Formats: sequence, C-alpha cells, structure tokens
Amino acid sequence: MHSSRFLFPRILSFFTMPLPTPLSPVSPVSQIRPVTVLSRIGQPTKLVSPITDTNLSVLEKSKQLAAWTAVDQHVKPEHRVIGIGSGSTVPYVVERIVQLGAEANQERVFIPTGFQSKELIVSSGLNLGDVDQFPTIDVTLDGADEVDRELNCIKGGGACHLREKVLAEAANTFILVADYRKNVEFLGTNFASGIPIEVVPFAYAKVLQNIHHHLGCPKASLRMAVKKAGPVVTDNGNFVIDAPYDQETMKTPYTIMAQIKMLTGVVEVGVFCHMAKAAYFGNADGTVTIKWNDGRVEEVAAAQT
Ligand SMILES: O=C[C@H](O)[C@H](O)[C@H](O)COP(=O)(O)O
Repeated sequence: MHSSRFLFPRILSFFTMPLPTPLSPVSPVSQIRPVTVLSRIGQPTKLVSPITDTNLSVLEKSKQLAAWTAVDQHVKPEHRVIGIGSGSTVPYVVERIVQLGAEANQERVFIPTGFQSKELIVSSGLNLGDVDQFPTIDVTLDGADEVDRELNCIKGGGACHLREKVLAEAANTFILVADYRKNVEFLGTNFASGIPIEVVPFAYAKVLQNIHHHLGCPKASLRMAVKKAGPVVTDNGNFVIDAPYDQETMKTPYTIMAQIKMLTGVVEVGVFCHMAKAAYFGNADGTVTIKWNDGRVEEVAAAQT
C-alpha cells in the first residue's frame, strides 16, 4: 500500500511534465478554402486502371476510343478540377486519365456524380473531392442515354441525373461520351423508358398524378428496383419517375423539361439542354463520331490493333 509520502512526488512530476505542443486552433466558421491535394492516407500510391479486360468487343473498343479522344481533346495540363460522370463509357475516361500518370494527376481533384464514379476515382488512386468544395469545375466528362442533333440529352437511366446536372452546370466545359445507339435526331427515339425525374418520396404520388393528368404522359411510372422490393432509391435518398413522352413533345425538350421541373416535389429532370460542348460516340465499326455544339461533325478512324 502506498503512503501519501510516496504518492505525492509522482503526482507532482505528472503536473510538471511538458505538455504536447498544441495544434494551431482552427475555427469551424473560418472561410472554407479549397484544398489542392486531398489526403491520400490509405490510398494506393500508384494509379490503377479501372479497365482490366484486354479482350474488348469492337463496340467496347469504339467506346474506349471515344472516351480517350474526349480526354485527349478536353483535359488540359492546367486543369485541376475534373468532374467524372456515370455510365458504361466513363470507366474508359478514367482509364485514359490514369494513363496520363501520377505526376500529371497529383495536383488534380476529381468530383464524382454518384456511387459508381466515386468508386472509380477511389479505386484508381485519384484524389477525390466534392462539388461543395469545388463549385467550379474545369471539365466534366459524362455518359448519356440519348443525345439529339443539338446536343440536348436524356440522362438518368442510372438515376444519377441530379448530381450529373450540378456537375454539368459547374463545369466550364461539359463533354458527353457514349455509343452510337445514343446518337439520335430527336430524344426518345431509342431510349423508350422516358424522361427520368427525381422526386422526393413524400411527393411522388402527387407528382405522378400531375404528370398523368396535367402534363400529358399517362404512362409515367415509378421506377422499381430489380433486386430489392420497392422503388429505386437514388444516391440522394429520392425516388425516380420515368415519363415516356411522344416524339412530338420530345422535339422541344426544353419546354417539357421546364414544365416538369415546375411541379412541386420534383428535384431534377433528366433532360439537359444546350449544356454540352461536344459528344463523342463509339460506332459499331470501331470508328468515333464527334458532334460539336456549333454543328460540326467529325469522324475518327478506328484504332489499329
Ligand atoms: O444516371 C445515369 C447516367 O445519366 C448515365 O450517364 C446514363 O444512364 C448512360 O449510362 P450507360 O452508358 O450505362 O447507358
């Protein structure tokens, strides 16, 4: 048993021990300043390509060439903030960015449009950021469900269109990558399931009723999940309505987009009007078609293999 005679010097030495140097205090209300390089703790130091399949079909190769050409033409060495969209062509975008090398990418931050692109960014070893840190983006590259002759497009087949539209609007340059089935004269030609509409769950029945009875789309329906009972729930916790409009309505996409957006309970509409600078389509024969927002159309020869 200790007597106080032995305990006292110990307590004294504890109080005289030097304290660790305090970190400089950081106010939680100080001005938010974007960081240029995010923490890479736990991240691979080497960049890793998301494409491991070396046996791509001709169509997949053409999507790859479309994505690579888009990256080569629009991701400039001075770009620091890059938006990464969603869809089946986007992994080839990330593949090309990874090929630019660790040095070219170390000062860059990549902003995802949803779970898929976040996974792509993180697993490739690229720096992850968010649009609330970086509300101005140098270039966003994204997929599409359909793109018309004026580069209006339908997006949201994967229920990502809310974040995608935010990143498209935040970008100085917005670029689409897809395959030839998405390259149409008028929206709604091949993509028959309709305009994707993100709605707050509480309001979905009322929005659906309004679309059926007041906005001329009796076949609009709530998107149901495949391997889950009940509706699809977006990355934002909302539901999605798909509204298949007739071709006459889809010839003026801005009008119908604005009417749907005015409905209370609608969060975002998967129609993007006059936002893209160019769209890159991989063709069935391996070539790539580039449509520019000034009406120019260019062809890129198939890759030699
Ligand atoms: O919500 C999903 C996005 O808008 C996609 O970019 C779009 O659905 C195209 O995806 P995919 O290339 O897989 O057809």
